[in-house]
Amino acid sequence: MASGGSSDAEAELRRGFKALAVTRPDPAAAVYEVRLSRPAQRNALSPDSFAEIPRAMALLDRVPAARAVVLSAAGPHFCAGIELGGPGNPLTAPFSRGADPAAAAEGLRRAILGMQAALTAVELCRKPVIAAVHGACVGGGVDLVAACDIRYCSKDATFVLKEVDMAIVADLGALQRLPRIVGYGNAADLALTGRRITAAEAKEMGLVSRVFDSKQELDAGVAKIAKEKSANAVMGTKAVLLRSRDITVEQGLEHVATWNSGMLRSNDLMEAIKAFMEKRKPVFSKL
Ligand SMILES: CC/C=C\C=C\CC(=O)SCCNC(=O)CCNC(=O)[C@H](O)C(C)(C)COP(=O)(O)OP(=O)(O)OC[C@H]1O[C@@H](n2cnc3c(N)ncnc32)[C@H](O)[C@@H]1OP(=O)(O)O
Repeated sequence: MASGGSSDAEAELRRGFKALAVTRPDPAAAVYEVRLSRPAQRNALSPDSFAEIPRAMALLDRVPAARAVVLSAAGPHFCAGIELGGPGNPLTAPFSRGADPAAAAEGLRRAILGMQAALTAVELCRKPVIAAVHGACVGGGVDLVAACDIRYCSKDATFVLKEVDMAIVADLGALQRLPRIVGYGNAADLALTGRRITAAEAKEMGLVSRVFDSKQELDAGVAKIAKEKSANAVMGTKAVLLRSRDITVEQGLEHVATWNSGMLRSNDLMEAIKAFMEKRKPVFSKL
């Protein structure tokens, strides 16, 4: 996570990005949008994308007004996967095809680890990140949405883990995260066959939790997220869910007990109880 205060983070967000646009579509709402913004290349993930996704997530982590983050995309499709043929593409870059096989292997390993870290930054952002997918979501795009907390899509969305058809073992998180989202069998089906699935099938297997009739309805639906919730409770829930995903039930229960031994003393909880008794909406603290 980047250092510095929240106003530094807001100022840096305003300085902008090359492959992304980060905006607050509704100033009255606490939702920020990170939009993949290379529509001419169908939002193929370039070196700039891999540098900027973690930067945006770390900055939004520090902006108190950002209670939730929507990851969306400009143009006709969500994401065409990793950029093929670009100058910084590790698959073809000189460092991964050099004369010394060991040096080339180490160069590639470091490049893969760097790209993995860029997508893991979505998980490391304490705010919930909601993928809002429309059109095609291909290869690395699926790895990206698998790192999000919630996945919504519009009816026209399709998903394909194309790596196996490109002679690649998917290495940006899909093989690790998808089995936990859709179950081993569905993940194996997607990864081993490389078949394209529709929004309806993605919903059926649990890859997305909601399907909207159109992109407009999708955008309106995600904008409503994070209203009138305690930021502490939402961030705590994300942290505990992610930790519990990777440990035993017993360890997870121990973890949440320790977490809540601090968090149940929050002003927000007292306010929630008071508001219930007074039959009004709670007013939670700003972080
Ligand atoms: C170390 C390894 C780590 C990670 C590995 C990740 C693996 C992957 O991501 S595998 C998947 C790789 N991607 C693909 O195979 C390409 C997928 N693209 C498509 O299927 C289609 O482009 C589409 C997304 C369905 C969109 O179709 P359409 O709307 O018909 O547009 P196109 O005419 O195909 O493309 C427009 C324009 O964009 C360029 N483009 C598309 N995808 C990529 C890409 N992945 N990289 C670079 N450029 C891409 C395409 O070439 C066109 O460019 P023009 O200059 O306009 O011709």
